[in-house]
Amino acid sequence: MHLVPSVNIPSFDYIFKYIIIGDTCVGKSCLLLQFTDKRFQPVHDVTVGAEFGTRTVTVEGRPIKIRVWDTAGQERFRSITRSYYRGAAGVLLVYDITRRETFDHLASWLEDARQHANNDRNTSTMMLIGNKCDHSPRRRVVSEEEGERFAKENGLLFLETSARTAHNVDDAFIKTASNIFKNIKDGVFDVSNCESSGITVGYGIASQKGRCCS
Ligand SMILES: Nc1nc2c(ncn2[C@@H]2O[C@H](COP(=O)(O)OP(=O)(O)OP(=O)(O)O)[C@@H](O)[C@H]2O)c(=O)[nH]1
Repeated sequence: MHLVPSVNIPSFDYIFKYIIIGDTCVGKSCLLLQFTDKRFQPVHDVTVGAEFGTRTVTVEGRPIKIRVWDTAGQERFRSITRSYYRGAAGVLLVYDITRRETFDHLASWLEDARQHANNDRNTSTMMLIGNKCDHSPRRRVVSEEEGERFAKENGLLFLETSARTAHNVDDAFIKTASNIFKNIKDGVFDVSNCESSGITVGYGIASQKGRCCS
């Protein structure tokens, strides 16, 4: 009998670093949990600093691992969470459609992300998410059109989601990944510099191109 040694070859073409930002209690941790575990957490468990999750998705037939940092929304953690922004290829900026103040604070979150997330070429893909769209229309205080307008004015992708029903949750993560993948194909990123681009090249691609970051 021949024993074949197992070789640990990463099963992805790229790893994309994401961060999720936005006010406290908008549902950032729930969106991540729904994306990674297909579960909903009905109780608010305050994030301290940042938490981490991963899932591999397929974009244009290619396996892409998405590595997500879910940051704390509370103001008192703001300086800690800024340290997680660096080199994020995808930024998910979340508000709660039933709380106007979470929408009003978007400009300040966006400024933070633009300042701290990526290199000076501003190559992050940013997705604006209006979460909790499962609530009854009576509870809604931010219309879908307002969300769309803010996204358009600031060059962001946009979706309304529900972490409770999972509506659009996978789409929010995967559409962001598709845009990053398109940017790679268009040569927007310097993927050889993982730290600033937020993109790690997997073994298969790296051996084709003669480079690998880990
Ligand atoms: N109805 C409804 N409730 C939600 C949804 N997403 C989150 N929640 C609830 O909103 C509360 C806050 O959710 P979290 O995901 O913990 O909020 P967070 O943004 O991570 O908060 P911080 O960790 O403090 O930054 C919890 O009670 C969730 O159950 C949703 O899509 N619909």
